[in-house]
Amino acid sequence: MTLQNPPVNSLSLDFLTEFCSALEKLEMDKSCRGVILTSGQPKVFSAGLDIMEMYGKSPERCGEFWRAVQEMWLKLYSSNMVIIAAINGSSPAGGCLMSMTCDYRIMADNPRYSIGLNETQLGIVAPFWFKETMVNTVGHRTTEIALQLGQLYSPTEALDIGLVDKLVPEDQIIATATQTMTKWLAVPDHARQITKSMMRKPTIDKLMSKREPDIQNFVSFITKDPIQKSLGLYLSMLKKRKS
Ligand SMILES: CC/C=C\C/C=C\C/C=C\C/C=C/C(=O)SCCNC(=O)CCNC(=O)[C@H](O)C(C)(C)COP(=O)(O)OP(=O)(O)OC[C@H]1O[C@@H](n2cnc3c(N)ncnc32)[C@H](O)[C@@H]1OP(=O)(O)O
Repeated sequence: MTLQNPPVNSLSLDFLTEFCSALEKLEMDKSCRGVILTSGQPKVFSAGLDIMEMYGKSPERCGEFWRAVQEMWLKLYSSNMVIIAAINGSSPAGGCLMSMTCDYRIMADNPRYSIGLNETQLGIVAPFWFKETMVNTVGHRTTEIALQLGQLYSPTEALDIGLVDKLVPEDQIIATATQTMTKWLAVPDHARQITKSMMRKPTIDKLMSKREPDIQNFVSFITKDPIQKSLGLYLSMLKKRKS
């Protein structure tokens, strides 16, 4: 699957809805056992959640957006398929979350790229299921530091902490992902799928049992004046940096 939402693959409501529907089709296709997730945009895997979906929007619209973010995470994290992230660009916040739901992460070894959950840098807080996905990936202590600082890691740093599994030159990323997929698909599906589910079920069940309160929590947090102000400042910083 190639992410195509120019310019930076930000995760808008429409894009998330289209992504989930495409993933569901593959999940139901018995001939499809694995997916390589990559970006069709230069330099960026995904810029994370579309900030415009959280800025100046009605509570109803924010709720609809958050349900779509939950759906994307649930579909990816609980997929029966082998999902390999070929991270061919920067992958902050929601982009990092998306990468962490995959079974294996291969990143281009370009020092200009970065990956991490940088929410606190925007004045917002990574929700519990973002946090738990990271704990399940790199451990508790590393997550505590990463989340409080809103740390973005270079590919080498990300490899050191286990946030990605392998670095390769960018022009070798799909070939390496394909070789890796062959190895993962050599394991009998049922045994691998049950093992994956055993590892991830507690985190998935936790969000499933708290979906509505999590949406309410998000809407009440994101629509608060000081949070809107922080997002507005971050957006103008992004635009200014460009000029
Ligand atoms: C108690 C807790 C309760 C509840 C929880 C509450 C809240 C938690 C909620 C949500 C969690 C949030 C998760 C997120 O994912 S937030 C998004 C974070 N993303 C970022 O910080 C990335 C920002 N972008 C960048 O750093 C760069 O754009 C990037 C490195 C990705 C690419 O750089 P490049 O130089 O190639 O492009 P730019 O010129 O910067 O960008 C082009 C264009 O795109 C706009 N842009 C960039 N990122 C976003 C985005 N995430 N959303 C919307 N728009 C974005 C950028 O402004 C430029 O626009 P323009 O100037 O108009 O061309």
